[in-house]
Amino acid sequence: MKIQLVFIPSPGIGHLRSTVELAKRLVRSDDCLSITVIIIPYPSISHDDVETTYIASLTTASQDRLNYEAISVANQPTDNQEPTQVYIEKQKPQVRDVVARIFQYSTEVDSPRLAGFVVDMFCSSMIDVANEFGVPCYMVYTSNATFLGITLHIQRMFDEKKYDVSELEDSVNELEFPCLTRPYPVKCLPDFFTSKDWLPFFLAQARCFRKMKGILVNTVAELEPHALKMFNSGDDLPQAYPVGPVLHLENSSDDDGKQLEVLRWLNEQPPKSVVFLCFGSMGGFNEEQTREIAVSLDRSGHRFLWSLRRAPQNILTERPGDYTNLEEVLPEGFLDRTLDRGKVIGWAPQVAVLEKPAIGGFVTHCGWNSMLESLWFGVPMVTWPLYAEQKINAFAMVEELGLAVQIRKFFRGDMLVGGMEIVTTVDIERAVRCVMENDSEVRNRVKEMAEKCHVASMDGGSSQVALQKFIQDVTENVV
Ligand SMILES: O=c1ccn([C@@H]2O[C@H](COP(=O)(O)OP(=O)(O)O[C@H]3O[C@H](CO)[C@@H](O)[C@H](O)[C@H]3O)[C@@H](O)[C@H]2O)c(=O)[nH]1
Repeated sequence: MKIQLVFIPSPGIGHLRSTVELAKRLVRSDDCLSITVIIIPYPSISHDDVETTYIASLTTASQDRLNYEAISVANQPTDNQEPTQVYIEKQKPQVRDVVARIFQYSTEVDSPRLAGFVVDMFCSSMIDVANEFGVPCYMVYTSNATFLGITLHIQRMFDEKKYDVSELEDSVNELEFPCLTRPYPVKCLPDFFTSKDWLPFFLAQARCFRKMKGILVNTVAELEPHALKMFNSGDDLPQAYPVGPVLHLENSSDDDGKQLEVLRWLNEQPPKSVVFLCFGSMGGFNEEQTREIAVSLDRSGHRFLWSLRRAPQNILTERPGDYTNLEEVLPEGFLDRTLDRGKVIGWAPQVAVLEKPAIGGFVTHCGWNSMLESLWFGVPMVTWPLYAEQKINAFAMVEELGLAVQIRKFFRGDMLVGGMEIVTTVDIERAVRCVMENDSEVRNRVKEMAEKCHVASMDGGSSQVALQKFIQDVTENVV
């Protein structure tokens, strides 16, 4: 029998691309399955080219069993910071219209039967629309099992009156989470878990997660075995399917001269000699922080490739852009001194860069896609969490898994909510030197984990088995 799923990704390249990759993987795995991906663009924000180009490429790429439907959204006022969850919830009527069209066909003889929704973590309120159509709702979790476990546990503690933001920093230093093997420092909690304004949205989201029929997590059973145990503990949680790493490995830089030059330059560098610095779709730095990084690269003596972007005036309406005059921002003589061993660029062809043998270490903002990409290519990381859940990702990678080195244990602030404290040259330089060490324990552990991730993705590997289990579950919804 032919079946159909509706995918609802969240806007933002970090969510959209991996969700679309998962949809592609599913239709490749089963000829009876078709998927419609409903794309909800960001409102009013001046889109960076990468995201706009990507969405445009999808809307023209619809084919037989994988369709993309971009809805048009009304502009929102930009002066107040509306949580993504709230913005998405407002799009229910439009999503309902698209699904009604699909549903209408799916009742005809021989057309695929609607078997369920698969919604991003920020789109969990769409479970109501799935219910209206009488089909189950699953979630695609573009982050990791540790963050998912912490979110669910904080919500449980809160509902049992054991989690109080106003008491947190004063009276508690560490929290115990079932998804971790060690206590978690309160200072490493992302800001949305300690902010009275933001917490309610994440609690509501978590309550909704519990109602999902299953959760497709972009992780690997061998990477987060302990965190995943929480979902098999009979604790009344949805089934978790570790189907990762789901990566967008296409290289879109083929026709970009500047990016090709960077890749050619990397081809000429000795193996594991270049440290790569890149900070995700929203990571940008002010001039002071930019100078601290430059001095640390200067002093470290290592070759480097630095994707540097300028922090926007207003992060709510703008993505980071390029510095127009690097000479003005960087320390005097920096570009000349490092001409033979370093490059400062804007948006990087990250995946193509990480794949190059010349890369020996990766200073990352700890977005989950970036971390998985780094592991996939066996590159050890330096963690510098900047926003969203990234402090959790850093803790998991450094403390729990030993796959990265840290610049520091604690960072105050969040780039998207009020900004981050300045990180000094000394801390950055020490971490860069440490990650670039040859034959270090971290490097060897990352190499082993890369192999495990590759095996998990092969036929019979744990992620493929989880994907098949998911397809089986979905199929049973309509028989
Ligand atoms: O110069 C750049 C910068 C980024 N990327 C790519 O863009 C993606 C960025 O994704 P990610 O590393 O996950 O960062 P964010 O864009 O910040 O992703 C959001 O979504 C992730 C998944 O839920 C979360 O882990 C992050 O905290 C959240 O901010 C990756 O595939 C990178 O390869 C580039 O190709 N070039």
